[in-house]
Amino acid sequence: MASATVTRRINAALHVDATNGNGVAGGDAAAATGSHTAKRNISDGGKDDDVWVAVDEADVSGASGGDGGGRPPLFRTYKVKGSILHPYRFMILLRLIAIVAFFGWRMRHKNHDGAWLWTMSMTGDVWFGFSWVLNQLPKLNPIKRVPDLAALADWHGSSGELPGIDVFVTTVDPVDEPILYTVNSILSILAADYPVDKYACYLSDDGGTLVHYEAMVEVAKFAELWVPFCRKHCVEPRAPENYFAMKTQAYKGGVPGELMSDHRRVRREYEEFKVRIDSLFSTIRQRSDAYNAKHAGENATWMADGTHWPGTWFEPVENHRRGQHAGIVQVILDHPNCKPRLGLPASVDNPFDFSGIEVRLPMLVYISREKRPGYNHQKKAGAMNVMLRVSALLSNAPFVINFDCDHYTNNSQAFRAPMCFMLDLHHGGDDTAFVQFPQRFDDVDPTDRYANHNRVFFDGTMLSLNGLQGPSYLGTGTMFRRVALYGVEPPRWGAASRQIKDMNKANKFGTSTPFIGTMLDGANQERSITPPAVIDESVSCELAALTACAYEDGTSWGRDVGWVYNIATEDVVTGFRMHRQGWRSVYASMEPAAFRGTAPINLTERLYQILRWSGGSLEMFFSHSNALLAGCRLHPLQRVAYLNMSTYPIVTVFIFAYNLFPVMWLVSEQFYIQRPFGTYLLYLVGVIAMIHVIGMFEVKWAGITLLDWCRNEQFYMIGATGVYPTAVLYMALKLVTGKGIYFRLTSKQTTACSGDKFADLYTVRWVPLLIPTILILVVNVAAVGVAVGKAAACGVISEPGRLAALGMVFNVWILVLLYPFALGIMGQWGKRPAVLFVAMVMAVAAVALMYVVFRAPYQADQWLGVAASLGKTASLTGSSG
Ligand SMILES: O=c1ccn([C@@H]2O[C@H](COP(=O)(O)OP(=O)(O)O[C@H]3O[C@H](CO)[C@@H](O)[C@H](O)[C@H]3O)[C@@H](O)[C@H]2O)c(=O)[nH]1
Ligand SMILES: [Mn+2]
Repeated sequence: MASATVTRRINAALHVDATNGNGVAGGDAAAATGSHTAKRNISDGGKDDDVWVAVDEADVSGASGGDGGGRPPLFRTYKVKGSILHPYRFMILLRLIAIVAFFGWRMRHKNHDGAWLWTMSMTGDVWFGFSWVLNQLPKLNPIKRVPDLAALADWHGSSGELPGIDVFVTTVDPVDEPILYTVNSILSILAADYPVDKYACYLSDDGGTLVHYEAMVEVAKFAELWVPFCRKHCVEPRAPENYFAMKTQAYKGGVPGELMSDHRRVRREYEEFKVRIDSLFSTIRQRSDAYNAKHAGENATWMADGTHWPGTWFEPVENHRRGQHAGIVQVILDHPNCKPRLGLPASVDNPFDFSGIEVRLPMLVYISREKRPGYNHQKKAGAMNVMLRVSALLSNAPFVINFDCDHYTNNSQAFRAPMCFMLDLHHGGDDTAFVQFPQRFDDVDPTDRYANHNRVFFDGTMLSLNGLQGPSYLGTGTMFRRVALYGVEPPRWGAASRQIKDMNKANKFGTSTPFIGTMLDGANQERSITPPAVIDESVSCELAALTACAYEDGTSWGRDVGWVYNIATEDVVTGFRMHRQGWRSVYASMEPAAFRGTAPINLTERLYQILRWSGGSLEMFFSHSNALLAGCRLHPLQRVAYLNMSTYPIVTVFIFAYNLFPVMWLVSEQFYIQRPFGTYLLYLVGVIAMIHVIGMFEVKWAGITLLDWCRNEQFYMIGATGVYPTAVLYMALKLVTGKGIYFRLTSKQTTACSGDKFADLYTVRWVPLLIPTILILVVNVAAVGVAVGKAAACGVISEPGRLAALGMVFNVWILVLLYPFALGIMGQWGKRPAVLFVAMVMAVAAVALMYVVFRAPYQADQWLGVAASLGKTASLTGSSG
């Protein structure tokens, strides 16, 4: 969910201190002073050393409830250095004063002509101010937490057992979501550095296609080679596609001499594996054709063992088509027993020397839930809930984590790291429900385009624009407690059992006694995974019941239990429910990034994605998950963060209006938004400048470059002009008509038959969603044209000329912000920015010429200044989002 200013992820941010259950964000300026700064600099990424200081360890252990066990803390907490933090906060205060003074001044100088305009702009400005406060408050005290993996290893080595984890991956369509992604995701999970008998991997296939199932069978085979190879040579990252795409790197394994030959062989095997994966479609089709020929009249899809595939068939028929097929649970790799099994030395038929290398693999399960017409399957949320139940029966780990099919673990320690927080808090705060890692998305685009935004916006650094703060949403890359998902309130563990018993009475969890029987166990962090010895008839029956559509009828699934339904951003709302119940979260970061994923680089695709997110956010505001309605267990700042993230699209309606404003002075007589205009401009420039100064501070600790930040601004403007106002419109319609938003799957497919990785960047799909932004583009180009015409007609040094030039600055600014969008809609031509430049200049010149020729009859000089007010939008948005 990464998340976003632009995306909800940027908005949603607050670091709740997991150590003592108190929010650390905000207010405690005193704590940031010298006494708390430590002597030691952070170890991860030396570049941050001049920004971050460790919070004194004494304070950390003091805070953890004084368990005094002498165990060193398993993570470190860092604060922004006082010399950056204090001026930052001072600037925020200053801006607060400035906007209050600004509003006061505006109230005292009401416009009497054009009162409607004045009122409208005043409303907009008040909302700008308010949403800025919502956005700024949770960022007052940025901190970051870094897991201490060495300390964890010490603890683990000496006394402790790592707790179990169930890893969930979701996929739907082998075409829209290329299997190669899914396969890599699963391989990276299977190869993670975590005790194999302590975690299990589940794939949910909502398409129910045999292709996915057989891909998993192939994965299980290839993993026998890939996983020991990763362990032997300590390779990173452990998703083969990404590993082989990398340039050489420092060797960390124990046998450097064998890397070359092993690498070459594994690579060859991987290429062959990929060919097999790619040809699954045709293999299965040929096999099915052969079987069907033998069975007259059948048109089935056949499994390798000569039986019908229970899921969807190539030729859809009753009970074997999309949205209508049986549930399937197949254990592809059994849970390993707890004795280590070491590999064999190289031999004639095995060129790999895996002697001394652990070769067991973790459990791997394929799930496709039952689908029936007439049921709302609730998309990903529905799939997650089925996985939650099935995994309860098969492995029932106390912790769970979720990935989309296009995400992978980028750091093999990624599953260990969250334990630094979960375990450390065991004495002081069992109420930590989830640990979230920032997620990085693959750098997909080397060019200067919105595509790079994917990187800026989606990844950890996206969060870090104000990031380094906790999530107020939960999604990919978040590890959480199973019981928290069951809607159990934070511990006092004794009470948990009572809660579960009580809750059962109302048929909250459904009728499966075996499932309900696992619930208490699922809370026990010391328990090891004990899968059923054999999946006999009774277990399979139970599994079938748990994957059935009807299971949730009349239960609390989707409301108080499991992932929340009926909302486009199920992850955000589910996290909200936990926070509301009093669970705490930790936002942590590690180097290299724990997880990576992909994001659409196609403009249209991308805009639809952020439409879904922003629509989901608004839906949240108008649902029972409104932050204002939550009880007092929700942390106050967390509440502010949720409010911010469920209202952020609203401000863009005003942005949109401001951006369209130049239309007025193309057609109309004199208007001022505010008089005296000079003072107004002065205030504006001040307020805008301040928000950028504040932004600069955030850039400093977020670890992003100025360029990233500029792109952030640009992409925000693209969203703010078209997508977010559309989301607001949808929401308004929904409130009136009661009909929700239909959201499509984000396509991960590339049109790249050409082999051009960036082909998608240059394809435009013409959709209505593009219209508002195009309109603004046109209006502002025209505005610049008129301004130039005016300056030419009246002379630059004249009063109207000066005002024209001033107004133009704001128009040009908007154009600069929309530049990536303009390139995007040019399609193939977008490869040549020069074309765009020439077209712009020509358009401006044409309008200017027209202006000079048909000189407007009205007094243009005062009018022009109005355009100047436009710019405020741009400023207020970008950084405040
Ligand atoms: O009926 C469905 C629809 C989707 N999915 C899966 O859900 C995931 C996310 O769907 P996608 O269309 O890729 O949405 P994105 O916008 O890319 O996903 C982001 O936003 C979603 C909504 O907030 C979150 O659920 C995701 O975790 C987050 O990565 C994918 O793995 C899909 O396979 C299903 O399993 N079943
Ligand atoms: Mn996705």
